[in-house]
Amino acid sequence: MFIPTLERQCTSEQREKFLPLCYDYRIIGTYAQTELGHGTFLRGLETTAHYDPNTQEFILNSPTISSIKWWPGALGKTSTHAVVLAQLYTLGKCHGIHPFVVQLRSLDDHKPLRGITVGDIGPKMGFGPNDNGYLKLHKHRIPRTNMLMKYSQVSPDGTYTKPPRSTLTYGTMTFVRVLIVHGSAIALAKASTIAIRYSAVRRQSELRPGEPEPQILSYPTQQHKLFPLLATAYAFHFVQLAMMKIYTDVNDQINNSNFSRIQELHALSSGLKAFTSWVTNAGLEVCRMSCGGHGYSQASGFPRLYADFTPSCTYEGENTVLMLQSARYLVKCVRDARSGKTLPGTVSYLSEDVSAVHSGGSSGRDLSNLDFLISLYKQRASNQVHFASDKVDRGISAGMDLVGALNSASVHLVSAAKAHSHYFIAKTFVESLKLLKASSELQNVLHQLASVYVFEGIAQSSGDFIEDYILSGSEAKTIRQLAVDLLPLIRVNAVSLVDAFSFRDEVLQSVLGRYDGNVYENLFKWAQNSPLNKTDVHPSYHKYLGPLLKRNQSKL
Ligand SMILES: CC/C=C\C/C=C\C/C=C\C/C=C\CC/C=C/C(=O)SCCNC(=O)CCNC(=O)[C@H](O)C(C)(C)COP(=O)(O)OP(=O)(O)OC[C@H]1O[C@@H](n2cnc3c(N)ncnc32)[C@H](O)[C@@H]1OP(=O)(O)O
Ligand SMILES: Cc1cc2nc3c(=O)[nH]c(=O)nc-3n(C[C@H](O)[C@H](O)[C@H](O)COP(=O)(O)OP(=O)(O)OC[C@H]3O[C@@H](n4cnc5c(N)ncnc54)[C@H](O)[C@@H]3O)c2cc1C
Repeated sequence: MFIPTLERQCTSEQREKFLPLCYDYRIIGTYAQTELGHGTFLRGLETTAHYDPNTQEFILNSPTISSIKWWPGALGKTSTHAVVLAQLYTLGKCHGIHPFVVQLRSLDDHKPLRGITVGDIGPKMGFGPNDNGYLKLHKHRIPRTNMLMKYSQVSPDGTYTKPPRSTLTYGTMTFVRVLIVHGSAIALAKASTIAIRYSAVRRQSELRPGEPEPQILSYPTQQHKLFPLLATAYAFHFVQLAMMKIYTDVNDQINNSNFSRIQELHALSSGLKAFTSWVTNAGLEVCRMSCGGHGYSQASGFPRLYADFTPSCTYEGENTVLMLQSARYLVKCVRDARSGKTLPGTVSYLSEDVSAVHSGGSSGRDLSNLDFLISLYKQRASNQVHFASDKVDRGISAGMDLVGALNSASVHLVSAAKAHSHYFIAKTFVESLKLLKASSELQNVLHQLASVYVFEGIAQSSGDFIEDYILSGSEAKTIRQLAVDLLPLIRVNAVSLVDAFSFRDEVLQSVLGRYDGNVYENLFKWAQNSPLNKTDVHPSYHKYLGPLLKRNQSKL
């Protein structure tokens, strides 16, 4: 995050000064924004940067205990520098959060500089090797030219020039949220690979006396756990490609001072980061539990995969907060549509009248047709967004201000943002496959995956579709059955579909997910390396167990 921030927020002179140092690993940096007291509410950050025109320096301080920077990755022991987000003060006026490059440690002996107190925040649920750290600043001075001034400037006499958009400072977070969509796709692909390969190796239970124990991948319940998640990993792969394309296009526009799509990008990246990381987070646990006891072993790779992935739901914007950001924009779009404005691509459906198109219950609708089902996802999203938006409007009519009305409707706003994200993902998956140049056999297999993703997505949220009369109860039941009917067909190619992710064993880090399937021998070999097996009789015996047993045996 240090380098992307410099790349996006530096003037050309600052780029020339800082970026070569980063690329050559002459300095190591982190992104120090979050504080003990604030992670979400950026405008509440307390770290200060006061400009001293006499020396043309900024004086950085952590004025309170809650202002201590807390959590930034590699801040504790590794980083020599940080981008520090602080409240800028110049000529007695506060201008809000701005980014500053701060050297933390000497490049000679790596000792913290004067006015800098840094350290590790202590053990965490995962990311053990990462020294997430704290930073306390005390009257620490940096040159004026260390404020990243691409968008806003402080002149030598302290005059402040404001940015074209205050939220341009938030640009790095948007970029990393887009990366996290990719991270979700990768994590779910890894978990699917481990669980499906192991499920093809593991045999368990005697269905009928005398019959061989079947592969657990043959059980419909095991397939129902794993194949929708496999399909989701493929869906997220195509979605992260689409998301990155949109990000790149909008970022190019921003670099040409065209800020027209910055809000749409913020809303989409926020919703997709939250949606994909929540789904992946839950999916990792389903994959682990589908592997029985061995899934709980560190040897499976699941404990580390989960512990390292789960903070994706928190960092880079806590998921609920990001869904609310997405919903806030959707409400704005409903208003714009009602006032006749044209809406941008990813939200243009909100100006369509989708309500009359599909009323639930009409017979003869082709419930296996993906294009038709995507139109139902669209209707569900549109209904939820309009419902939540109407709740906000009713709140305002009842005398609330906008903030109060948004807060009062926030549970429904989150549901609406989820439905919007889900529609975007399902639509992108189906449309991406249409554009894919692939053999008919491969198209058929991928169509099975897209179908089970779309069917299961409706089955798991059938209440949304039934409550709004988008589907009748019997139609929802039919779609649920269509998903189950696909499972044995996907079974045929399931192992090939995870092999296609091409994770090397060294990357997958899983005895259960080994490419050669040689699980039991390697589990036993792995166990030999357990520290507890260094000696046959563990030293603790002589201290605790031995005396206890001997004392009690003497009573017999
Ligand atoms: C190849 C890759 C493969 C695998 C990679 C794997 C993983 C991914 C890679 C990296 C992950 C690893 C490490 C990450 C380490 C973690 C780092 C961090 O966590 S950094 C800190 C992150 N912190 C946050 O995200 C803070 C969240 N809070 C906020 O963003 C703001 O406080 C919030 C938006 C919530 C509120 O903003 P605020 O200004 O207070 O209020 P308001 O809601 O009124 O917004 C005002 C106005 O601004 C608009 N806006 C807000 N944010 C943005 C934005 N980012 N871009 C554009 N616009 C924004 C908002 O919509 C509103 O506009 P309107 O007034 O409505 O028009
Ligand atoms: C592993 C890890 C790595 C990190 N790396 C970095 C880093 O490199 N740099 C950095 O700066 N930070 C980093 N962070 C910090 C991270 O960005 C914050 O933890 C994150 O932004 C969430 O903020 P918070 O912790 O203050 O949670 P809070 O905002 O306090 O969230 C707590 C709860 O309050 C709710 N809540 C908060 N605001 C609202 C609202 N407006 N409406 C409704 N509900 C709300 C949330 O939904 C959540 O349920 C990291 C965190 C972790 C866990």
